[in-house]
Amino acid sequence: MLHELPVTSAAPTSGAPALALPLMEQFYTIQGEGYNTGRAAYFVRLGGCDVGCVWCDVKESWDVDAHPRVAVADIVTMATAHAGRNVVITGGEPLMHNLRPLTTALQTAGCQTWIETSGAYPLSGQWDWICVSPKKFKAPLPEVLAAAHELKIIIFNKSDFAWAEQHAAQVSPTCRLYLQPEWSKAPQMMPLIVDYVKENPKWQVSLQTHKFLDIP
Ligand SMILES: C[S@@+](CC[C@H](N)C(=O)[O-])C[C@H]1O[C@@H](n2cnc3c(N)ncnc32)[C@H](O)[C@@H]1O
Ligand SMILES: Nc1nc2[nH]cc(C(=O)O)c2c(=O)[nH]1
Ligand code: SF4
Ligand SMILES: [Mg+2]
Repeated sequence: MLHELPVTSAAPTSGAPALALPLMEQFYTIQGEGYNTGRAAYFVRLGGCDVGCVWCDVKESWDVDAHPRVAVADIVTMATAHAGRNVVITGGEPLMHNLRPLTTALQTAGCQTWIETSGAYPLSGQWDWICVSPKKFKAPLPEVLAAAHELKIIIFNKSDFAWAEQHAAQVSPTCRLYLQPEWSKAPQMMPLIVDYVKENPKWQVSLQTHKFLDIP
């Protein structure tokens, strides 16, 4: 779903502000998950992830070298070519890249910047909404958990409820709390999630609604 874009060979130095980013795909759709579910949003999916979730639904994103580096200016041009002004930066693990230039340019262009992150890498960039979905495979950084507007825990088995509570204790008091079934385990886990949220109403259910709608 990568549109025709100029590709640049400028590789960012690790940790330095990235003026070109490995872009797997970008698409205008409806945010399917969490607090902003149902809102139009332009998704920018960056390549590169070493977290290694066994159930990751976008493993094609992991190899950073498999995706062309695209200039920030070109990403912003594509992102602003639609009626909506919400832009989700996801991946892969987007915080493996320094996202300050991208988020500054998006906000200057009038966009809201939203991120989907595991929290495993330091926060870079300026964000209007931060969704942290921590993973057992690579622990989230405390400072990213503290900055989260939304904590989204994937429920793969029963032990994940206790693990969810451990992370809820590390976010701010205003952070929204979501339990989302791992897609392949949803039939088994959904009844447990429903019971858990009824007993622990600080949590809400999040579903991957785009998969039911069959949209990107
Ligand atoms: C593909 S990840 C990319 C962003 C970042 N690496 C992360 O994990 O938050 C986007 C979202 O999809 C969730 N996700 C990935 N695979 C999933 C699955 N099989 N079932 C449910 N949620 C999944 C992640 O937990 C995350 O909230
Ligand atoms: N519609 C839609 N909503 C999403 N919310 C988070 C997603 C992601 O992969 O980061 C995602 C996605 O891939 N599609
Ligand atoms: S951190 Fe995100 S992109 Fe990376 S493997 Fe896990 S779910 Fe997939
Ligand atoms: Mg997805």
